[in-house]
Amino acid sequence: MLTVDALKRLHICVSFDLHDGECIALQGPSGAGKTLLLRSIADLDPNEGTVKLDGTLKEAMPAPVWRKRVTYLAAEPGWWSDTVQGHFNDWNDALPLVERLGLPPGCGSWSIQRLSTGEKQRLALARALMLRSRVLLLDEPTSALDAASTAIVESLIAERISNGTSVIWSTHDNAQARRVGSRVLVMSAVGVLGEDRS
Ligand SMILES: Nc1ncnc2c1ncn2[C@@H]1O[C@H](COP(=O)(O)OP(=O)(O)OP(=O)(O)O)[C@@H](O)[C@H]1O
Repeated sequence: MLTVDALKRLHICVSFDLHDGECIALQGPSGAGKTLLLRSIADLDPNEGTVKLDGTLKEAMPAPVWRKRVTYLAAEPGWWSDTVQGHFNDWNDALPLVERLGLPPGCGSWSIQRLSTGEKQRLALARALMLRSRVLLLDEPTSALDAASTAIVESLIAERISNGTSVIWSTHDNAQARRVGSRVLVMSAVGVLGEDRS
């Protein structure tokens, strides 16, 4: 279980638990602080308060180890190698996932520069999923995708959730929040979380 207790970062101040195999849909107006929250949980930004995974404080682990267990997928992911396959430890291992996400097997040699926004989004998701993290923090992971690709991503994540992965899924799409989330938490403009039970 992921426990977030009195996490403070800039204007946000939140507490909640995320159980194993649970998906929280995170909503709220643009600028409310959803990205700030996800980045703080992933130990990418400093914060006050505590975040624990199965009772172990985030500070008790080296940041790279924590981030492999509690993995943040940015809305605009970063790239550090020239080619697609340069971003994967074992490209052959990743291929079934990449193909399921609708990309051709030959895309490993593609340059990052040629990728469309949606291709980047799907490849970054494949990269994150290859880590087999305990917790996935997904920041608008389908914002650039068509309906068919969105459905594939939702079913892939649902499989991970049924295998015990915990997910926080930030989305502006109300229908998606209700499809994917077992709970919907809404961040207000002042950085406080409330549950939407509608
Ligand atoms: N390092 C920073 N220093 C100061 N303010 C920041 C910093 N990072 C983000 N902010 C501000 O904090 C607010 C929340 O940003 P955040 O990116 O978390 O919003 P969001 O809810 O994810 O919005 P969106 O739905 O548009 O992605 C914004 O007003 C942003 O400008």
